[in-house]
Amino acid sequence: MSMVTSPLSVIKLGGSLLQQPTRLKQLFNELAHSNTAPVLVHGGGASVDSWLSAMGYQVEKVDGLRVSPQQHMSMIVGALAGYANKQLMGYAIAAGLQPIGLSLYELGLRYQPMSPALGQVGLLNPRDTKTSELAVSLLKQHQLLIVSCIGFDEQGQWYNVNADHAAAELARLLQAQLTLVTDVEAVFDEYQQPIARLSAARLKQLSDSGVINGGMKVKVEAAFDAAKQLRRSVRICGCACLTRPESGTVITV
Ligand SMILES: Nc1ncnc2c1ncn2[C@@H]1O[C@H](COP(=O)(O)OP(=O)(O)O)[C@@H](O)[C@H]1O
Ligand SMILES: CC(=O)N[C@@H](CCC(=O)OP(=O)(O)O)C(=O)O
Repeated sequence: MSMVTSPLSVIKLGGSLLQQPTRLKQLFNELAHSNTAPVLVHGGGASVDSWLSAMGYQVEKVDGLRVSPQQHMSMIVGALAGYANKQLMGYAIAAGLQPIGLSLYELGLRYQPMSPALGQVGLLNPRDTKTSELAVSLLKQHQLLIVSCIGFDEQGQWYNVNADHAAAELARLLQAQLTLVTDVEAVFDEYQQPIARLSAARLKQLSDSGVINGGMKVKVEAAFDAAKQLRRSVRICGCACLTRPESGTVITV
């Protein structure tokens, strides 16, 4: 089945959603009936945690980013590009869709090490300014792309890319609308109340005081960068925002 999308949209699915079969079924059923073909970029951090722990490896994060030594990469790649990607394809197929499962490489993105201390964590190559012809052609055909956050460089080295960074970078290259779907309904303030609209000044205040932390800090910063570069708002929300587009937190610059 092919679908029509307008305007182009990148939706990032957080790893916690992968452990919620009912929500995933609902999400792909809605997609199948919606005549839209967003690019889905997914994480899978929770699966990586459990795979690494099962192998007896220590899970270590710095500012929300996983320290990814080469000896952990088989687990990381297996959990993200294998298990999580194929699990999502399964839900899409069951909903009557014909997804194409990809890594960031096929879309034309190239990565380099972010810092020696983080091992194989990937940073987008700054010279990377356009998507591949394959991506353009698949998007023109309105194919449903399900993209894991594993990237490569031109030497064939693999990288663990934070999925919020990957989605933001892809949205920027495609000039697409960006939605970051996660396991909370919105970004919360110091009173645990959802924030409808988040400014850069308020983000700094809430980050400095630790109210926004860990994975959410990475997400909000990626959303701000994307909003700045795309000159359009970015939404952080729970699953509900796929049917209630006004829910969640809007990031504008
Ligand atoms: N201010 C905040 N508002 C909402 N969630 C927050 C906040 N600060 C930290 N978090 C945490 O961030 C988590 C979402 O980030 P993360 O686990 O990385 O999500 P994902 O897997 O969707 O990328 C929430 O489940 C919550 O525990
Ligand atoms: C470098 C880095 O931190 N990579 C992430 C990639 C997966 C991810 O981002 O998953 P979520 O969307 O579920 O958080 C990780 O290994 O957890």
